[in-house]
Amino acid sequence: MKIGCPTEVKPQEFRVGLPPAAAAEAVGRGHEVLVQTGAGVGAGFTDDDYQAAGAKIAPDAGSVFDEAELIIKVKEPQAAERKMLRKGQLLFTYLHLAPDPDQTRDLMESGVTAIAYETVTDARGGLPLLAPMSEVAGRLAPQVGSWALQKANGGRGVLMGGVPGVRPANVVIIGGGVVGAAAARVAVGMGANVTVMDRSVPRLSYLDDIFMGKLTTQFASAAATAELIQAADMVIGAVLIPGAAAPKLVSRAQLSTMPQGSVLVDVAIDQGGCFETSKATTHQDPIYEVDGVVHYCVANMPGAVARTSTQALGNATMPHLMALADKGWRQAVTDDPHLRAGLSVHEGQLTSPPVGEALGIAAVTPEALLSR
Ligand SMILES: NC(=O)C1=CN([C@@H]2O[C@H](COP(=O)(O)OP(=O)(O)OC[C@H]3O[C@@H](n4cnc5c(N)ncnc54)[C@H](O)[C@@H]3O)[C@@H](O)[C@H]2O)C=CC1
Ligand SMILES: CC(=O)C(=O)O
Ligand SMILES: [Mg+2]
Repeated sequence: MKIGCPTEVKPQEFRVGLPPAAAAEAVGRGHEVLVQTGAGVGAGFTDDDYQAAGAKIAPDAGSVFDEAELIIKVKEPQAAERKMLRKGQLLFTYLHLAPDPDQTRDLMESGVTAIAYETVTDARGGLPLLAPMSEVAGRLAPQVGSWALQKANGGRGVLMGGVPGVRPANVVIIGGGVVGAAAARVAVGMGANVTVMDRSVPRLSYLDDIFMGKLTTQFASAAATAELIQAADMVIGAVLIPGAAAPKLVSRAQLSTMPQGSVLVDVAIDQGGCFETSKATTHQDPIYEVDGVVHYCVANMPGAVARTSTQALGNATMPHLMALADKGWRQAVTDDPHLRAGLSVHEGQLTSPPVGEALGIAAVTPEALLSR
């Protein structure tokens, strides 16, 4: 199969969908790999690295989209990229369709078959193609939040770990999954006073075990959230209902109950955000303020550490990419129910019921599509 990897075009997105190691693996299995010139530069990979892996270099995105049967990317296709997709082509990337009606409509109209990384599952109930980037974003969240807490950035001027005689920052993490646990690990390491909230008691129990008293766990009722944010210096939003729009857990009215200069880091922004006042920002202009509360809502946080993230994402996507390229999408998703869970759009048909529900568009399950 002809696999194409274009340069990412989302602002300040330096990752690349296909690291040279994965390109070499695909070439070794008899596939043709076409990489846009410079696609890997932001992650520290040169055209020569790709050529050494057996890939061909394409002069521009147009030639990659024209020639490739399978497009591998990182971020959801931007408007200009969506115009280059076509019927019969396979797109394998993050999509985050639930909060994005324009992208959903364009993908359906293009006729492309699209598989979303973020809803591919594994046998242990995890999301293996989201997890590596959640690890990265979770570790970054206290780091960027502590930067936002500094006075010059609009924050209340609180140091995460405090100093002897002065209390540390109160950090509340809503959602104790992969992002939440990674954020907790770094926030605890920075010396903050950390509380993790979740609606899953087994998950809270797991976190309680592994952190051995270094943080507090709290069931995420609305009442507990309302109470804890009043004393929080930083709240990290890390909830997920797979495929669906994020639930809104802090309202605009509640901001006035929070300390002036406190910080909200909404990692769940790629699914629409879990704070009412969240709107997506970019690495170029990452923060804004509402009612005295600083918001950080970058939807592609891992792009900031593009080399680490590209390698971690490439490790996770590689087996699925090989299955898609070796067998074609239909056989690959027929054989593997976990990859099938990522199938989101096929030739004008939405195949993700949670996205359909979020956007009010009729959807069928991937199983129903395959049985036709
Ligand atoms: N902004 C960015 O750059 C990135 C964003 N993300 C996003 O971060 C979010 C979290 O991802 P993961 O940690 O991998 O998901 P996960 O599935 O590992 O964890 C989500 C947790 O949220 C909990 N939860 C669900 N509803 C809740 C509620 N109402 N209150 C409290 N807890 C609730 C679940 O029980 C689960 O433990 C996702 O939206 C993901 O797409 C991930 C990577 C990068
Ligand atoms: C998961 C995601 O949205 C990202 O890595 O950018
Ligand atoms: Mg994102």
